[in-house]
Amino acid sequence: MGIPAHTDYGLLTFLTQHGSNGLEIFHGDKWVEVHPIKGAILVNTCDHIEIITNGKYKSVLHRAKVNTEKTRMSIVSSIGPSPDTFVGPMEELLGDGKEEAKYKGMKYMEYFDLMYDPKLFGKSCLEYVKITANH
Ligand SMILES: O=C(O)CCC(=O)C(=O)O
Ligand SMILES: [Fe+2]
Repeated sequence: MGIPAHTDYGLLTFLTQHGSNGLEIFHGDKWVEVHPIKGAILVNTCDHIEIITNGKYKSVLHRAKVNTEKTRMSIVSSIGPSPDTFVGPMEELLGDGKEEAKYKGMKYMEYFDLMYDPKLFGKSCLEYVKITANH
């Protein structure tokens, strides 16, 4: 068991792991182990950073593995805007309007509702809000 591959909602998550390895991030075209460093806090960029920057910063795909030999403990803390904040690609980051928005904007709390909406049909919420030619 463990935590299957996913990206986190919000702007940034702060993570620290103890006991044994387990966290992996998808980098390039492969899974890379993140070795715990004593006293270090890992900062992950999350879905709403990707949305705000119109894809210039990516939300980190990651997963966590556990094993039967050693206890593993991780502490995760997430930051995001207040629930009523409208989050979409920032005008200032769209090259003065020359660049097309690649993500649908919505209130932060609407994104939360969408994450549990069966209409995602197994898609990640981030994939769902991406504007594609047929969506
Ligand atoms: O346990 C971990 O290292 C990862 C936890 C995680 O990805 C999460 O809570 O979103
Ligand atoms: Fe996560």
